[in-house]
Amino acid sequence: MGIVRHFDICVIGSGSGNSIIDERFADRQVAIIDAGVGPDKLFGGTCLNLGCIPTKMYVHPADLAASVQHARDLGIDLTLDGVHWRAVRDRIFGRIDPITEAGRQWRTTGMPNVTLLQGRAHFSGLRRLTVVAEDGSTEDITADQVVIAAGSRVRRPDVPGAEEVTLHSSDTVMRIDELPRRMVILGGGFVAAEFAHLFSAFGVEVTVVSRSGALLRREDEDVSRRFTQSLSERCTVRLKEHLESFEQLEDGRIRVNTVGPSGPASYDTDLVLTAIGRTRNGDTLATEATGLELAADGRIPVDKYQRTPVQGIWALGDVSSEHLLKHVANAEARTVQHNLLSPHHPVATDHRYVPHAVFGSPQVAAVGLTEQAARALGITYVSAVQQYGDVAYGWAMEDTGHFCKLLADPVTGHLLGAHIIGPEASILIQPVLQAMSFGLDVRAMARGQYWIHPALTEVLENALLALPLD
Ligand SMILES: Cc1cc2nc3c(=O)[nH]c(=O)nc-3n(C[C@H](O)[C@H](O)[C@H](O)COP(=O)(O)OP(=O)(O)OC[C@H]3O[C@@H](n4cnc5c(N)ncnc54)[C@H](O)[C@@H]3O)c2cc1C
Ligand SMILES: NC(=O)c1ccc[n+]([C@@H]2O[C@H](COP(=O)([O-])OP(=O)(O)OC[C@H]3O[C@@H](n4cnc5c(N)ncnc54)[C@H](O)[C@@H]3O)[C@@H](O)[C@H]2O)c1
Repeated sequence: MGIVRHFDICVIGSGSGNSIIDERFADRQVAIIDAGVGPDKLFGGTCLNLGCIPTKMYVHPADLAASVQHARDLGIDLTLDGVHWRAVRDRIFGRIDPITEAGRQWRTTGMPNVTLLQGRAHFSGLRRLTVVAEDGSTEDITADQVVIAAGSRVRRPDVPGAEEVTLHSSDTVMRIDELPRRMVILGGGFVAAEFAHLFSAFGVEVTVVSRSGALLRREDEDVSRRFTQSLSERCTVRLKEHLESFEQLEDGRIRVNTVGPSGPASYDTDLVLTAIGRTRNGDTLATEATGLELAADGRIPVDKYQRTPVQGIWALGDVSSEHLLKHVANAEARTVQHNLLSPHHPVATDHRYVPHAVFGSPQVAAVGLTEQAARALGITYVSAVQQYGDVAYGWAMEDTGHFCKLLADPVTGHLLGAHIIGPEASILIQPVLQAMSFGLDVRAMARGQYWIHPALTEVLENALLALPLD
């Protein structure tokens, strides 16, 4: 066995974990271990390379392409003369790939106290890790503090034929060379919603196959219903269908076999995109070797300070969080950073009001309780729904069917939840976050400030005013 190097801190993962180590750690010896993400084992984690950033860089041109129909409704004739997929793709990765490489270079040579170990780590003892490099060589290291920021991975369908056909996921589909004519998207969550928007906007005939009865089914029931209806106007949407198998056809296409409410169905398609969720990577780390047991749902258990039950081991992001969201992983990374630097004055992560946005068409954004959850929990609430189409900017947009729904506590006047479906939902939700985070009363929020007229934020203003509070 070779020499076992010892470090003060070891971070597993170069996504959100990578942001922890800055010049304030100059007096510590730090190892960053990274296996890389996607087929090219890219440095820098999911959000930068395979997740938030490239998807939203696709969504913006998709929004432009999809605006043709809406423009026509307003008396403007636009035509979509072509989608230059490779140009769109190369613009996106032409920006991202150099950032990825610069990040890797910085970690390789940028700080003398930081050692980048490229390989896959697993625990082989108490705060001891074995790193297996691509070429199969191994190195063991130990560390006083270990930060697990190992993220999550795409879940693969486990049905007959899955190994015999090429299945795309969010890891691969953004780098394809040509747009397919037809595409089947399996799943009805965030990834399915966003890719259904962008590929259908680019002219692909998209069929979304979901096993649940509505898309985005964890959203407020009114939002989920509206979103399902909207996407059904642009794509073929098949609900309550269970995946049975895949078959490779002789002409190169793939047959997707399902069983739905009206019996078996099959779809012959050029490309299959699986979007059936993600699995946390804790199960790949042999955590039992360091005395750390995974929670029943596969999460690495952490307390509010991001500490695992094993002293000196921390975890953050997808691997340990309830939320698979970058802004949550970032907040948790800041907590770990602070607590490593100031162990005697630890801070906790604030998970009270975690928002999310789905960048589909229409956009969806939400925070707090859904109406069905409030009902199930027996929480007393009042609610209000404000249509975009009933405020001035909604008239300008000739909007139909998009809305903001608020739930509030009738006693305290505090917001319990907000659910927005429509243009710029991801931006419109932000004042709600501010109000909830700082305990602002709905009435004070509605009337204690100016609301710019006739901006789209009047949707939120009017929803606040419509809440039946004394
Ligand atoms: C298509 C898509 C779109 C998304 N869009 C959004 C969005 O718009 N907004 C949002 O908030 N969130 C979005 N997300 C979620 C977001 O990307 C993740 O929540 C976030 O990237 C998680 O960060 P992380 O640091 O926990 O994990 P990652 O960024 O995945 O980092 C984990 C790191 O650990 C490394 N690793 C794993 N196992 C090992 C090992 N054994 N040894 C060494 N290294 C290892 C990996 O190589 C990787 O670098 C999206 C996700 C996807 C897939
Ligand atoms: N805008 C964003 O913030 C954003 C965008 C994309 C992804 N993400 C994050 O990434 C995570 C993963 O996204 P996702 O869409 O893959 O997962 P998801 O959990 O949002 O949706 C998974 C979907 O797959 C279905 N499904 C699960 N198992 C299945 C099976 N065996 N057969 C058929 N269908 C099955 C589920 O019913 C659900 O509709 C999300 O939880 C989200 O937190 C965030």
